[in-house]
Amino acid sequence: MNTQNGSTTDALQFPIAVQIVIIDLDGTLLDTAEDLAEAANEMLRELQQETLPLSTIKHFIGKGVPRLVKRTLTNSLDGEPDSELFAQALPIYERCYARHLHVHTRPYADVVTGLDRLKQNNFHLICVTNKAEAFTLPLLRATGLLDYFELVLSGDSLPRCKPDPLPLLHACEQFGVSPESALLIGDSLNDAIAARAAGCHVFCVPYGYNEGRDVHELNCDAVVGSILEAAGRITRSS
Ligand SMILES: O=C(O)COP(=O)(O)O
Ligand SMILES: [Mg+2]
Repeated sequence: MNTQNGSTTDALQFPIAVQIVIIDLDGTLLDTAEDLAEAANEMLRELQQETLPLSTIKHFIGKGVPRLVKRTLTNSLDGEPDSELFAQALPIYERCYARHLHVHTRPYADVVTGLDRLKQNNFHLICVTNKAEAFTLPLLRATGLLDYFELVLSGDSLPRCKPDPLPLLHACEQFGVSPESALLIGDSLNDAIAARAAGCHVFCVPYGYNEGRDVHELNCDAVVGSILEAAGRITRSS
């Protein structure tokens, strides 16, 4: 029995046999924090509020654009700004981020080699992100990653997003595979909770954005240094 991270599942044998690999975007595939933060600070300046350091805004990434705006306006993870201020701020943020989408944003090390390896090994690849679709698709295209994915589900593609299991269950259904034949690679508690609720395997990378929750404390099957390392820990089941 594996009691690591409080889980009591049977010890996993690596490599794990799966058919589909679902990958998170912000903080896992792409280092988006600088562009997200520049847009947030441009919004604050337009609203004549104090700007915030990149290190603070990094912790606010994870639950989609509206939450990022609320967190930025209140400088707190659970803050609820005045509703009129929020209604004014959201379109400003969206306009600023559309302009800043891929100024600094780049794939992390070993993302492209990892995706190549996964493709060579015949895994179906799916991207599941809490980012709004209007930003997800242009960003994946601009960074050369879009063509790797057979399906992209954004934060507003379905009625509920991560940590709800719905996007993962939807992806499994689309490919006709059971959740235990799917692996999610992510960077945060949202990913770990969604994967566990869906019944999927989950690996976490330690370099992303985790809302202040170290991935080593999360209930995941492995912490992997890169997408390439993740590719080495799974095998294609038929
Ligand atoms: O947009 C966000 O806040 C997080 O997006 P992610 O699900 O790709 O990490
Ligand atoms: Mg993420």
